[in-house]
Amino acid sequence: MTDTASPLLSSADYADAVAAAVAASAAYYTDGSTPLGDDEYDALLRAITAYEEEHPGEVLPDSPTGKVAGGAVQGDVPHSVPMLSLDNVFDAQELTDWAAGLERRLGRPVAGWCVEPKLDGLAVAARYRAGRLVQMLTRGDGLAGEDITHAADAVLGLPATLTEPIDVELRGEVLLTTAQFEEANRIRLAHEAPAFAHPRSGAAGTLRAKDRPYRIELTFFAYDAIGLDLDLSHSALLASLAVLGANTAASSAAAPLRCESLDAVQQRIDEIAALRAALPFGIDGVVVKADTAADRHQAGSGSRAPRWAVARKLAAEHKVTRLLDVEWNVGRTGIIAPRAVLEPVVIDGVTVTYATLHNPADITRRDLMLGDLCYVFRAGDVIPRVEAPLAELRDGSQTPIVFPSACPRCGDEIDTSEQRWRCVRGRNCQAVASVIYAAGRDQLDIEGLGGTRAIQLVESGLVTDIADLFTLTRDQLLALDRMGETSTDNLLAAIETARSQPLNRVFCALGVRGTGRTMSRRIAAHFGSLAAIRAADAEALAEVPGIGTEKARVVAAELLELAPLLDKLTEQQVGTQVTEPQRPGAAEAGDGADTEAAGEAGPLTGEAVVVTGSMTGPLAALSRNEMNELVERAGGKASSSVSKRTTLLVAGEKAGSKRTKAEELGIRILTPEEFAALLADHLPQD
Ligand SMILES: NC(=O)c1ccc[n+]([C@@H]2O[C@H](COP(=O)([O-])OP(=O)(O)OC[C@H]3O[C@@H](n4cnc5c(N)ncnc54)[C@H](O)[C@@H]3O)[C@@H](O)[C@H]2O)c1
Ligand SMILES: [Zn+2]
Repeated sequence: MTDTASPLLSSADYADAVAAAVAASAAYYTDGSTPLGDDEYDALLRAITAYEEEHPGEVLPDSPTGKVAGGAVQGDVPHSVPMLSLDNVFDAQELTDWAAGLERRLGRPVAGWCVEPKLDGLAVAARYRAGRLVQMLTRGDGLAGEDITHAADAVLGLPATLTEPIDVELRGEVLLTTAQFEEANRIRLAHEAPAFAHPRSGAAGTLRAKDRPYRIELTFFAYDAIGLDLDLSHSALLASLAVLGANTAASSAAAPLRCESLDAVQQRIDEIAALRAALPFGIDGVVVKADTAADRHQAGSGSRAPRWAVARKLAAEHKVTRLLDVEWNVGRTGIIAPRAVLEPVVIDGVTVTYATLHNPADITRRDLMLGDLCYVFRAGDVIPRVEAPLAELRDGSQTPIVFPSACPRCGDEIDTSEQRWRCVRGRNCQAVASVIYAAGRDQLDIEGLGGTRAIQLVESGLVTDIADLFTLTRDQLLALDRMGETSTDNLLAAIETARSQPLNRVFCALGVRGTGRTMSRRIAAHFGSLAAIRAADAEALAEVPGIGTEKARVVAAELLELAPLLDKLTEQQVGTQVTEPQRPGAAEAGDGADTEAAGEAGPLTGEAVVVTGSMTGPLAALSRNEMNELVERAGGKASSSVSKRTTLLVAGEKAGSKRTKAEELGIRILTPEEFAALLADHLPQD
């Protein structure tokens, strides 16, 4: 989904666009279930307007242009004075042009402006008789609204009684502040009602709802009145609304401000935009109004909007996108946190691909499913978060989010007693997992340091990271359960051998994301020592052949965190040996990612091969890395995950989901024996 709708080229495209806009508006103003973000809706409307300007004879009667609420909603209580919308401008130049147009119409400069936040809620009219609130209405189609008086007592800032016993109609915006939105969703979920996907749709639904078994509070901000002195400037009117007891935006940091010049207006817009992320309520723009009564009266209003005011829109903070996947990451303290993988969406100029999901209970309560369209919120520098799904828009392709049954990092149990799930190993989770990885055959190759022993070493407190392995003493090891003299001596000898493993293996043992064996070898060859690697920044790393700037940045960030460990390893004289030469035909593998190196010519030329399950027959002794090397030697490309690009799956015993997926995709599947026969000439000779 983009912010710029492409131009409409035919009357059929135009009719489709009108239908889409009307449907979106109807959804937007009733329950908020529109599939379009505001930017997308605005872009669609701009395309419709442009088409209508080019083809004035073709304008459809139900076109949303020129109508309040796009003509999508009605009401049955007539308004005293029409409740209009606002025209929009999207940048400083458009604002300047708009102001110039207004001054041309007036035939004189505007005598001062009032600049105030554009509150992202719903317009209401609140009628008072002798100072008492008697009726509340929605904007409807601008000429008549719906009676929503039943909702008035839950609206903070909208007094039941004014400070003066006058007849007046207050107009303003009703919204859910950020705190009210969170509280509302807490209450909704406790009542097993679906969470609100967006504060505005939550406010719209709440204003309309009757007979709910719970109460959700909203907030009113007054910005207009019918029945007060007609000669008041707008800024003076706002002040008298506050005196009457109504809440106004003057109560916030983005308080309305009178500005004498358009430069001052632009400056205030920038200030309010900068305050936006910190405001306790959502705004979708800044409203600029001619301040004096004389200017406003003379400018007058069109059928949809006044001519004396304009909304300078700000980029939407909420966007609709699709939830593609949920990743489970284990933090330093063992907290297992879900992270949403999204169809990339641009929010306020930043492409968002990931968003936080809090915890599993929250996912369940929000009833999120993979494939759902959902609102994603990003404001300022905060981490984007997924709000509730647009469950009305499900098409049957959605699937449940599967929660992990074991710690995704160390494989041990998960403590699910708290809202935030945690690996039972807590802080030790990371240590255990990294020691097991480092001791692996392709890294430091420390025989006798498998799962149980790694756990024992970490839990005894002797080892907190891999450098600690090199300071273990015989006495320390002998004091551990089930550690006899022989196994102690063997382990110490294996560790001693590991100390002189070449630099590339030591680097690989660090488990830096995105650096498997090949990349570790390249990094080691490029820098030559652990100290040089430690000193490398993203720029220096980017010079490593084939790394790319993005990976260089990620590696640099992780190395910064690992600096103390690198120092400890250097102190222990680990990794001082030169890099081992690349084995002939060996290619990068074991990163869990597609391999980079292109294969050589052979029986697998052009094949993208995935190996799964346990190997049998002539391949029984090969590790997964050796299998991958074999694939590359035979000219193929080895990969760890089945995708549409996969052409061949080698499925050994206990092949699970990869086999199912390959079958679904119609990919050729061979047994290890069949595969071995195909590659007879390339099998390792020993
Ligand atoms: N996503 C969708 O499918 C969809 C559909 C329809 C409309 N929309 C969004 O709604 C917008 C149009 O809606 P609209 O007609 O309500 O216009 P609007 O929200 O752009 O502007 C008019 C409204 O601004 C509000 N407002 C807030 N603060 C104000 C202030 N200080 N002074 C005066 N008014 C203030 C009032 O409610 C007023 O009616 C579009 O720009 C679009 O972004 C989205
Ligand atoms: Zn764990």
